[in-house]
Amino acid sequence: MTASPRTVLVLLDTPADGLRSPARELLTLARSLGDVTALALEAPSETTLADAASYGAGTVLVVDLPGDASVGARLAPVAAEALAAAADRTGADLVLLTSSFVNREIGALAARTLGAGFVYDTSGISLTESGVVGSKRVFAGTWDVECAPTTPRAVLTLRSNSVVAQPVAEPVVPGVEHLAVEPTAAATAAVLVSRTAHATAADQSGRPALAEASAVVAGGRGTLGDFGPVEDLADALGAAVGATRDAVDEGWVEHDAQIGQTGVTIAPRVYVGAGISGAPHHRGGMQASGVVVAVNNDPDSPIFEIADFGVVGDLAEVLPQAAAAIRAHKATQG
Ligand SMILES: Cc1cc2nc3c(=O)[nH]c(=O)nc-3n(C[C@H](O)[C@H](O)[C@H](O)COP(=O)(O)OP(=O)(O)OC[C@H]3O[C@@H](n4cnc5c(N)ncnc54)[C@H](O)[C@@H]3O)c2cc1C
Repeated sequence: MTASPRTVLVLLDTPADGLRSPARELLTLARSLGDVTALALEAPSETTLADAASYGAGTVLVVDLPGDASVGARLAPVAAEALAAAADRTGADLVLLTSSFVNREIGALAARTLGAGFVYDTSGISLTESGVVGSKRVFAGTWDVECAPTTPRAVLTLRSNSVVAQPVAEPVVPGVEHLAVEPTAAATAAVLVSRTAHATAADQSGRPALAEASAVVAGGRGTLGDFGPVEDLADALGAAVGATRDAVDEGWVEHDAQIGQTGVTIAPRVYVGAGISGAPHHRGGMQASGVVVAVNNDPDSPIFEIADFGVVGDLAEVLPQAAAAIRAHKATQG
């Protein structure tokens, strides 16, 4: 007996602006699990519709909310009610979201409404004869677990960089359908009055967002405040820049670069930690990374206990050499 394909509903994060990499990765995984409907909580752009086609969504369901949808859909309870209504409309037994902070809240609220099992922050989702299984790394990266919802329906979130986004060979333009949703009074008990976007350091630098980046170069107290070598290596790799709390507290980098228990949780394919001791509070935010590279001038530094590759040396010497070698290698690749 083989696992039956599912009816899958995928929440698109930024339908008005085109899809970002995490949503493409999610659609890639979703289409391996069954027939995919993509859900847009605001009017999708042409780019989004083209992306949905490229990544295998058969239908795009657009939720029509009263008032300004770009504001209303930002409320997690409203988005959750729309997601649950869309799951009922499409008969979806598998509801998938990317693992952003707000999506974990939306997913949990929708799962409660749907009476569905909820698994967040998975790094893989598979179908078995007995049902859907989400794999995830927990307890600061010290355990890998598999979680299987026991309910007929399941809601899961998928972390960035868990899957390589692959467009379909022959995109088919998805059908667009509409669903009107009237949020309950409970969902709108607190409303968002206005939203003002502030450019982050990543926005200004043109580097990828920390939580989504497939490679991260992070600096700590060992930089002594000079993040130049960290940024240079990040740019050579096309990586995001991260930092420890100590580096943030010193005012060397913005708080949005902080990785760890009280900062951003990341799971890039490659993490490079330079001048970082590997304290538990920091590890808690990066230990799900694929390959961990550490550069530290103390051979007894705890970060080497979790590193796949370690370089004992002064980061001010090691990082520029690494950046130069990567650029030279890229040049040979054309
Ligand atoms: C409640 C609480 C929450 C916290 N949350 C977080 C969090 O979210 N994220 C976080 O990161 N921290 C957090 N912390 C702080 C955490 O406990 C550590 O203090 C912090 O991570 C250490 O930062 P660091 O590695 O940069 O500094 P250090 O521990 O001082 O390590 C610096 C390292 O740099 C090396 N070094 C020095 N010079 C060089 C050089 N020239 N070249 C190479 N290596 C060099 C040293 O050998 C050393 O290993 C939290 C703490 C508390 C109490």
